[in-house]
Amino acid sequence: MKATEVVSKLQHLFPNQPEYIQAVSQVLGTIEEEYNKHPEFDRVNLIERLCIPDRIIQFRVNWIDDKGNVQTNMGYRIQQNNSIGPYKGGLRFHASVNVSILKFLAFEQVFKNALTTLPMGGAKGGSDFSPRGKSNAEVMRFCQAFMRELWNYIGPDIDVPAGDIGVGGREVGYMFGQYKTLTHQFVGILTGKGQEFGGSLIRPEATGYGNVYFLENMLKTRGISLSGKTVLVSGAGNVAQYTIEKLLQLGAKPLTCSDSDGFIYDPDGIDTNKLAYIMELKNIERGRIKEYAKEYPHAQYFPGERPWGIKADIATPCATQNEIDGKDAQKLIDNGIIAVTEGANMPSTPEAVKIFQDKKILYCPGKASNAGGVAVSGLEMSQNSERLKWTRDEVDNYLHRIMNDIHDNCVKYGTQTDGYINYVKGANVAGFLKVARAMMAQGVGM
Ligand SMILES: NC(=O)C1=CN([C@@H]2O[C@H](COP(=O)(O)OP(=O)(O)OC[C@H]3O[C@@H](n4cnc5c(N)ncnc54)[C@H](O)[C@@H]3O)[C@@H](O)[C@H]2O)C=CC1
Ligand SMILES: O=C(O)CCC(=O)C(=O)O
Repeated sequence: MKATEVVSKLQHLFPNQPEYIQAVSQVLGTIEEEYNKHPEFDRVNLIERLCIPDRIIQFRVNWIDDKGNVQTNMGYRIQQNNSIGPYKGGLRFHASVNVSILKFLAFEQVFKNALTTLPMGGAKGGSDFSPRGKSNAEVMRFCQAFMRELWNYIGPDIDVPAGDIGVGGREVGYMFGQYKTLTHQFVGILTGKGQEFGGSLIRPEATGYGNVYFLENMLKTRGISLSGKTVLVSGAGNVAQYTIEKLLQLGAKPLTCSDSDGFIYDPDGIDTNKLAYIMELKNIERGRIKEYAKEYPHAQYFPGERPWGIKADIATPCATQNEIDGKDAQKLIDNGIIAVTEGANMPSTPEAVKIFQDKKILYCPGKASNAGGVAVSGLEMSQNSERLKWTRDEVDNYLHRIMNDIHDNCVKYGTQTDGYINYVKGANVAGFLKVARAMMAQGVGM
């Protein structure tokens, strides 16, 4: 297999899908050497079967707004690969959603889910509907309309969606209710459900907590403690909030967070009370992060900017894809950053990744460091299957163990001869080998 040839074929087949091509290029570039040690893979064209989704389900979603107008949005589910378990991955509701973005996310999800050690295949879905600025009733009607189209393609042993940007507990609840109405079945069809109806403890916290557990492991490889370290966080949603919470529990000092309008910098640090304010602002009032600077006048608000120019020890992007470009990466390096761990999916551009790796800082891609969310989704599926609910400590300990195992796997497959741990290579090769072996064992579908 020649990675560049496969990528140019995919580019030709799927023009105008830059995020998908970006994700595929990064993975193929790092697994090429390992892949070519196994001629049996090429004999069954494993690489194209891995890169091209099993299927893409695309549908129109009509819903009625508060004024009685019929609105139209697009809905999608990309079922990428189910070699190691039922399709699994989040739903994103955001105006920017398109096939390219969902294909990159579904592709990444396959490797991430393999890394968790749990039996989950990879998928992603969503809509160009954005809950921002919509009433609760509009969000409910949209979620119901979305599920009316999707229900036939999912099932607890087929495909189990969850949240992502714009899809939290509220949206999952409305979709779950609609699935139940349509099918008369109470089954674990979604994860991230409410605690009262089959949700797992720690699922809301899992991506953020896992991100910080992974960071701790990376720092340990250089004998560095997280305590007292200053941290740049972007985003102010689910992943950012629980990343900040765990950073605080472990003695670090988060300085920033952001939304798509700008970022706040609090030189005194975002403490527990300030985090409670952000959670109320974002999860209940659904307000903008600029309000933080009015509430805490020591903090500064930077409209239209990202936090990467602020001096700190560590950065953790937790908002969206390609939010750290080459210039941002250079600013972080110039300011002496020691580690970057990704809470978001593919937040660093290829130029940024190269800069981090050339400077040999600790850098980990999202498919490893943010895998805690889907890992606890997997644990939610287990609890639903056995109709039991585990304690907070049980789930958190399991999550911690999974993040440690992912770190160990990255070290195993990513350590270079000079001792530098290439976490990108480590995560991609470890995830790939598991999926490839399962695909080989199951033969070629005819
Ligand atoms: N929720 C989960 O369990 C997981 C989420 N992720 C990834 O983490 C990232 C954040 O997801 P969540 O926190 O769940 O979503 P969320 O909807 O709770 O929060 C997203 C945050 O990012 C900000 N944001 C969105 N688009 C932006 C843009 N273009 N520029 C700047 N800021 C923007 C939003 O304002 C918001 O603060 C995404 O990349 C998602 O794919 C990854 C693994 C699991
Ligand atoms: O919990 C899940 O199933 C998916 C979480 C997710 O969307 C992700 O890992 O990017």
